[in-house]
Amino acid sequence: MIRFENVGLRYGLGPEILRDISFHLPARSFQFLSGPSGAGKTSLLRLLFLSLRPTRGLVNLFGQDVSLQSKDAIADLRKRIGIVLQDFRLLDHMTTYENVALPFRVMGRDESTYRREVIDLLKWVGLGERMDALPPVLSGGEKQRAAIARAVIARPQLLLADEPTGNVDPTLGQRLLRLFIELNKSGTAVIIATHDIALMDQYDARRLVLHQGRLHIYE
Ligand SMILES: Nc1ncnc2c1ncn2[C@@H]1O[C@H](COP(=O)(O)OP(=O)(O)OP(=O)(O)O)[C@@H](O)[C@H]1O
Repeated sequence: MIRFENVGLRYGLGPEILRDISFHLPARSFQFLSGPSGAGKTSLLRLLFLSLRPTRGLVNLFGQDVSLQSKDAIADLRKRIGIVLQDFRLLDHMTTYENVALPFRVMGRDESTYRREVIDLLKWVGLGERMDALPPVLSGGEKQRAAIARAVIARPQLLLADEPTGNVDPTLGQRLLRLFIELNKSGTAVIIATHDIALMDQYDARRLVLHQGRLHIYE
């Protein structure tokens, strides 16, 4: 489902921050991505989300060589990916409910077919009382949960999450991990970038570790 071959990445004329990255991840797999601050976790997620192109090497996603795809084809591939970024990217003029329901709206679905599902998920992530609030009045942890709910609501084929428990307490962190595990069991491949060793210790999963530009995989 995801194949990298000898991928290298540098920003501008800077040093190569990812070097000779080669790996293969199957559909429906679950993995943590870790490594010291600045090791390139966010950059690797951006390569996977196709918002960044590698400087060299091959990125193959859903069986497609990404370098050969048109802009429209890239946009279609991205629709199959849910992503939670560290800055959340919520739309400030829409309520929490509307933000989370956005993937369904983009698909052109009628609200009556998803309203219950969105409300149930908002309750599950502890935002049942905040559904009508606009993002600017949410706390950091509430924004993070809204971003997670939006990323998972339409059950994408691939979920990418950058420090998804960075702003919540350990109990809520466990609850969010359960959400990712359930999503994975229903067929989504999951990659969670995190520094949180306690979180990784809660679930026996493959670990991808970035160190000095290289990726080490521990099954
Ligand atoms: N847009 C950019 N332009 C130039 N350099 C960048 C850019 N984005 C990231 N970098 C550099 O690339 C390296 C990897 O950054 P990245 O954010 O991918 O690491 P990270 O492992 O996610 O870090 P953290 O755990 O602190 O979030 C860092 O040295 C960073 O300064």
